[in-house]
Amino acid sequence: MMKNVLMIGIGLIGSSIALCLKESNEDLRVTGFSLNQEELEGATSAQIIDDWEMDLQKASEAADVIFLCTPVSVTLKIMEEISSFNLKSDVLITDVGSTKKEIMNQSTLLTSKGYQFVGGHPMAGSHKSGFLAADKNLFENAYYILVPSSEKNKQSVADLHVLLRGTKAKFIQLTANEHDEMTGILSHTPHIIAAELVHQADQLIGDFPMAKKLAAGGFRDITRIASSDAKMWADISVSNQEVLVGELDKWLVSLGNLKRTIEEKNWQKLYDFFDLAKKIRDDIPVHKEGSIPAFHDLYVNVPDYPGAIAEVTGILAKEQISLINIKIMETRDDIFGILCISFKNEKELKQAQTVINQQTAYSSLIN
Ligand SMILES: NC(=O)C1=CN([C@@H]2O[C@H](COP(=O)(O)OP(=O)(O)OC[C@H]3O[C@@H](n4cnc5c(N)ncnc54)[C@H](O)[C@@H]3O)[C@@H](O)[C@H]2O)C=CC1
Ligand SMILES: O=C(O)C(=O)Cc1ccc(O)cc1
Repeated sequence: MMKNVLMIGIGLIGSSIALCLKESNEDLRVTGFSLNQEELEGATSAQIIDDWEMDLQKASEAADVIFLCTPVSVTLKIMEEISSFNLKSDVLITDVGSTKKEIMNQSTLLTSKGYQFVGGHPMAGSHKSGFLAADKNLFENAYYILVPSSEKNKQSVADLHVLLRGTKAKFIQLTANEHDEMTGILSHTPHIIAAELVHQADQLIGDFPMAKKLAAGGFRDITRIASSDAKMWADISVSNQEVLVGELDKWLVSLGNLKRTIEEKNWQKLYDFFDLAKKIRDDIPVHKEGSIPAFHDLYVNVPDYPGAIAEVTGILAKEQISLINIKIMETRDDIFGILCISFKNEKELKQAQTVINQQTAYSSLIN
């Protein structure tokens, strides 16, 4: 029987989930809802959604499954709004928000009316937003956290696993508290630090305009996520306030200690600090399958960019290895350069390195 899925918010995550749903479920119709008609029309032409609706009540009451894929503060408001509608009695409602405590508290508005709610958070994404960045492979091998609202909604959790199997994600269950504590430290704090680092660099660029050119690979790596959507991150910071305030307090203390160690020029202590960080980091599987969103990057040394890009992409296309991104690492002007090519999994990364080794004279490195 045809299932009506309502996708509230059709940005990066809503659109990517819509593509995954359509990939693995027949007899499913995805309707998009947002406040932006141009976006809804665009996503329909791109065949991400089947149709769209700007009347939230009408769309919600026709839905068998509702995905809330808006910024967290909007999701909280919409949960309240739809709780007053006459939804189908067996409707399953879920969300994708990056925080879970506030969302699960709000979900009592829905569960008290007898509706099923399961909190969700696909732990993959990017600094991009909007349906143009939609990618049906976005969640492959990533963890997809589900937070049941009660013991009673085991069946809904099982239904979501089936519905979302096209994501190829790994489903795990956590409580809202566990979720917010862990993502606060591993995802939210890094975004705050990245943004702060960019602010500090901006002051430096004011004093030394040359600094922009000198921003090296390390700066670029650690600040990529500072290009993320500001509304989304302001919402997350407010929503996970308690954990983040505690985390920033710890930072203030540890940065104070670090500052003193540098003031003292305590080489050994600094060595131990960097050495321990390296050991811990090398042991975290951020580049291995099943980690927090990983980009599988191959660095190819090339003598000139334009020719090499065409040659490398030509070889990969011929071998049917799909790349998800290619970027030029700025090194010394036109003398010698590095292409950073990203693949969606380790297998394709290794295949790519093998064919590039066999069919070109370029050396490459997996990092
Ligand atoms: N971007 C990422 O990497 C990840 C994001 N998330 C979570 O997913 C949710 C969505 O994020 P993205 O897809 O990245 O955002 P996005 O900015 O790409 O899309 C947001 C969508 O919500 C719609 N929207 C905004 N305000 C609205 C309103 N008042 N009423 C109706 N629709 C409204 C927009 O039109 C757009 O369709 C957020 O809660 C975020 O925390 C979760 C995992 C990863
Ligand atoms: O771009 C990145 O590396 C991210 O950190 C993506 C991301 C953003 C928000 C989430 O809740 C989960 C993943």
